[in-house]
Amino acid sequence: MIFGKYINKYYLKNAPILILGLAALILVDYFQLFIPELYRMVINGMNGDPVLVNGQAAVFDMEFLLDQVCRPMIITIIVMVVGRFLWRVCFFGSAIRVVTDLRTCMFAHSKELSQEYYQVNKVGNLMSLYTNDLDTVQECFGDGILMFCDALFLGLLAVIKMWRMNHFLTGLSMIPMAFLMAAGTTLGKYLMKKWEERQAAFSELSDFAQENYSGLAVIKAFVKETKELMMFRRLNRENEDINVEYTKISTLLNIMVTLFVESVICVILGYGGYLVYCGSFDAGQLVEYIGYFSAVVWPIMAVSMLIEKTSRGKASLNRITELLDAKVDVKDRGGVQDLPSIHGKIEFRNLTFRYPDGEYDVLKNVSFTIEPGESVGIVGKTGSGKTTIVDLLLRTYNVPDGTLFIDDHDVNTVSIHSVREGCAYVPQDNFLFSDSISGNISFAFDDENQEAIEDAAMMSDVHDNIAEFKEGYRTVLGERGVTVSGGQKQRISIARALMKHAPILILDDSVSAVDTKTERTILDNLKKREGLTTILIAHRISTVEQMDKIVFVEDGEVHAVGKHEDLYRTCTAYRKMVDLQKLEEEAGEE
Ligand SMILES: Nc1ncnc2c1ncn2[C@@H]1O[C@H](COP(=O)(O)OP(=O)(O)OP(=O)(O)O)[C@@H](O)[C@H]1O
Repeated sequence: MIFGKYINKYYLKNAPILILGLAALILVDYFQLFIPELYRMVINGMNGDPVLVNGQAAVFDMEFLLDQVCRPMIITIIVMVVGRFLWRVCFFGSAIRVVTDLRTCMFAHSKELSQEYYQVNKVGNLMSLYTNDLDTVQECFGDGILMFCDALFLGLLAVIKMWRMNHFLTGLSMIPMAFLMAAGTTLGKYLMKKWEERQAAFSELSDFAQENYSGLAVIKAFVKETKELMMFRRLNRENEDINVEYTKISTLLNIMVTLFVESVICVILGYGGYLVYCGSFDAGQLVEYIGYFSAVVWPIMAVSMLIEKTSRGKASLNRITELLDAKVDVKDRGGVQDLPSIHGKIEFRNLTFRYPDGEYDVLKNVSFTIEPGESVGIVGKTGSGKTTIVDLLLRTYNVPDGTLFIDDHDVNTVSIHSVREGCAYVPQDNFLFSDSISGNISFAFDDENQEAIEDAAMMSDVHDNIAEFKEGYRTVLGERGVTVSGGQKQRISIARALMKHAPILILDDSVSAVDTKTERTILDNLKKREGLTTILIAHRISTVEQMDKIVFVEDGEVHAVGKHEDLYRTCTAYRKMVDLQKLEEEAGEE
């Protein structure tokens, strides 16, 4: 059995089905213990010893065999088969339900966690929580309940029956069992520690494999296959070592159980044989006694398996608990309202920002205003803080009070959901899902409107490319959209944002992979979004020079805001950057 704050409630939720399974289990255990009595009757009858039924001597003949042995045996077998089926369905079925609920709960929580969490916790590790760890918890929940209850009821009933037959022999048999329990508890703790290490080693291995698959092109280009293989071998060997160590301890536990069981059988055979010799027991009673002990063997085995499973289950549940306990640090404050229909005014007011794990302020005293419907370019050297500005607008991180306003509402006083709903975003990495092109473009909507999809694709100048694909808009993109070129990927990503038709459009370096002519077409099309705000982060000044306003960022500070011509005239750093880029372009053309 496994307990923990995220799993306890499921015992209650599944209580009716678990009680039904428990009732079936107790019934099976109760009936199972009739069998040794039947052995005693048959052996005593065959030996000519008195055959007792409920304390009364009976004649051992054909009628007795049919009535008192065969009939009860058939009933017992039927009860055992039906009962075992029932408790299996109840226990294992509820374990599957528990893990399904837990998985949904993990996924829902994961989606609430901030970027910060995913920078620290790698995908491979998270995936192993959803596979290995959840499987272990499922096993521990279903098998654990079964083993715990079976060991408890079958063991208790059998020991009571043994005790009734002979107190001293039963007391003697229980001594090795006490040792077993003590040793099992100690080993169990050690097993739990080893299981945690084993899961950590597996996570590291799956992280490494996952990263290698994603970065395969880079590995091949740098001819680093051998280096990566060596690294994989090392991690794989570490994983193997910890698995071997774990298996050694769990095997030791199994051997110990077998040893204790065998030693008890020795005690029963030795002392029981002596009782038969003295005449205090007859042969049938000794067989009945051994029959009860055989029934105790499974609970003893179950105890050892339970120790192992519980140790593993606890370790895996601890890892899952860590995920579920992870703080959701970017969330709505109490009582926030949804933003009413957004007009697209954005104001940064003396905003200073440092990343939660950062050592310095990435944005310093940033102030500028974007009016509804304006198109604004954000330019600056790499690492100057451009992406951070739009990340804050999208509420990817928390912002200080009174520093960021949308339509004159402080973003901390409105729901995050409504802010994001009001924005359409083209991320720098242009991530696409493994879905059809139309599915990707209409991602913001539940159903696909082909006309709107094509309009958006035309606006981002990718329609002609898509039309050339054999499957057109139904072309399914590979993982992370690898079957299309970088420029096509960017434009599909732009189409996805345009189709949302949000009041604020944010493009983070989104036309960097297209040629100048395509860039011009896209920018001209963007101008047709009348009344809607557009923010475009760019490296090339030429991309943004025709925009209503340019925000020039340097080292996290807004250095200048204005039209291109004004900035060129008044801001030396901006002029230098423009001139430098012109020189680079001219050099490139020669
Ligand atoms: N999650 C993070 N945690 C800590 N520091 C970060 C994080 N993301 C970015 N930074 C740092 O913040 C600074 C600004 O980064 P940002 O991505 O905003 O720059 P940028 O101007 O968009 O750069 P680029 O043009 O190369 O995309 C950089 O110094 C970067 O190292």
